[in-house]
Amino acid sequence: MGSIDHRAGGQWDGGHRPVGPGGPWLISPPQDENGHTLLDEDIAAEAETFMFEGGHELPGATGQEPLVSPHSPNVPIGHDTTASGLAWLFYNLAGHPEHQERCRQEVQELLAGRDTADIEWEDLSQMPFTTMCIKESLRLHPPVTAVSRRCTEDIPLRDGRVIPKGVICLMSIYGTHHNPDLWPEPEVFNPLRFSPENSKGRSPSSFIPFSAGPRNCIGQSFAMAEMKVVVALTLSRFVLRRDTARPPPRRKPELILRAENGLWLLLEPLLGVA
Ligand code: HEM
Repeated sequence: MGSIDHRAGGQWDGGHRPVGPGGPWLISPPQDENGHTLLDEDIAAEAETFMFEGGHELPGATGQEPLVSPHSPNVPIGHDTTASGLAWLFYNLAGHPEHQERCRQEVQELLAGRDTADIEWEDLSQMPFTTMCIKESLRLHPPVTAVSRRCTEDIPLRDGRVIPKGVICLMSIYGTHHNPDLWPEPEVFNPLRFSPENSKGRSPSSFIPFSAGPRNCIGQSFAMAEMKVVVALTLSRFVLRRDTARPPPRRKPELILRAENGLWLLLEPLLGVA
């Protein structure tokens, strides 16, 4: 990355030349290893992708990027994905009170004896069962159901067939996560699939909620941290229950996995918690 010396009060002109009163400016724009810099519009597009909407056609500098952004148009990838992940996680925990209670106990033990209920950064690695529940929920209800790639060269498969250059391939994350050869009884919510013993020998490609390879999700650590904090603080204050008066939700796989009429849950305040 380049550096910006703000003492000089300089700015970019949207390209490569630092401009402003009294130049030349003590600015070197960020560069990659080939000396390519980001234009202001590139930076603005990245910020927009995070905050507002995805779906921009990517520049294709190396030819290996997805043909389109992995998230659909009008999907705020920084939060819609995490919102979907959290909603389905709450739904799954509401349907499995025993797992919900084990997560709650984990959090309560973590927070016991503290003055505040804040979750600290170090706490995030001390929630193994909650993490297993989050992963199992991302398996069962992956927020992003598929990703696409355009082949930039012929891709030979093991069985001798070839995917020709130029073909766009759609990889189903949902299908992978529900493949009974990889996940026995795939429709069952079982966080213990992700225990260290049960994870041994499993191909990393069988669990790909954040995709894989060079263009996988750059926000995945942040998303996992965010989900752990939200679930920990919610379970330490509320009991989650499914609303049996409503029909079970029907999955609505747009590019983000939603539920047809929303996911309705009942929240009961935990006794003795302010
Ligand atoms: C549970 C939450 C999330 C899930 C399931 C998720 C999933 C994904 C998936 C499947 C991809 C596609 C990668 C590919 O095509 O191989 C992706 C890309 C991306 N994600 Fe996420 N994501 C989540 C949260 C976030 C957050 C919180 C951010 C930002 C703060 C973020 C930023 C991005 C960006 C910028 C890309 C494009 C990366 C690239 O094309 O190089 N994501 N995400």
